[in-house]
Amino acid sequence: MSEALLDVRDLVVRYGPVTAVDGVSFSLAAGETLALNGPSGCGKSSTALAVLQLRRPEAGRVRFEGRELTALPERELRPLRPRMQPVFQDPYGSLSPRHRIRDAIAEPLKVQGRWHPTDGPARVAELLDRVGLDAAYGDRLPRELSGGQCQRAGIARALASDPRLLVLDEPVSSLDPSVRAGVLNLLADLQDELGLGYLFICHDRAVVRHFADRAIEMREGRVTSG
Ligand SMILES: Nc1ncnc2c1ncn2[C@@H]1O[C@H](COP(=O)(O)OP(=O)(O)OP(=O)(O)O)[C@@H](O)[C@H]1O
Repeated sequence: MSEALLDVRDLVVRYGPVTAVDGVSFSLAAGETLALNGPSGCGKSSTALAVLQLRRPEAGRVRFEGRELTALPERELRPLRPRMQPVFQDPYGSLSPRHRIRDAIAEPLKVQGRWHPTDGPARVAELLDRVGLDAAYGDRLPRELSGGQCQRAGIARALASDPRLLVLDEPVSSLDPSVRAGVLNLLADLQDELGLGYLFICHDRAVVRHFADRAIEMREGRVTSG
């Protein structure tokens, strides 16, 4: 069997006296969607932050593409970070309000030293097209986009890093029900095209059933089923 894209073992996240994640384990293959389901406060977002190493867990292992992330100092983690990208619930919150959409998408390319003035703008246009946004949206500021368009722009920015894993934390929960399906279909198409793994955090069981290959249920920091 080929190695999992992501393997999480016995993860523990504490905030002072509060144990938010209490020994969570799961694994995820490339091209697979694993949902983390459960009530508010059960530790889904804390698990996501620890997977992304945006918060270092108190205990446990996070193995990604064969590397043990929890053992790595920040300096060695930095080149791996682009390969695991978050998409958060609030589409406006993940884009700077003062930067035009094309600059927000170009930024990771520039930061990672992959920006070339000759083909960089075409790469941004291609990413906009890939998420179903007309190139003209590149000139706009986030507030000039609808919630669904803004979430698409956030996904384009995440894709600019050529990730293998997207950590989707309630990516459609703040969107109008009429645009949710469009964003979920886009994510499904991107997964088919690019073979991305999705850790999909969602409290809505109907959405989980429709969208995820597998689901695990959390309660009070622990996995209760799945
Ligand atoms: N920065 C923090 N400081 C202190 N406690 C926190 C912090 N973040 C989360 N918690 C606590 O950790 C527990 C798990 O929270 P977490 O946000 O991971 O759950 P969740 O399942 O994602 O909830 P929601 O669906 O409401 O986002 C909760 O008791 C929460 O109050």
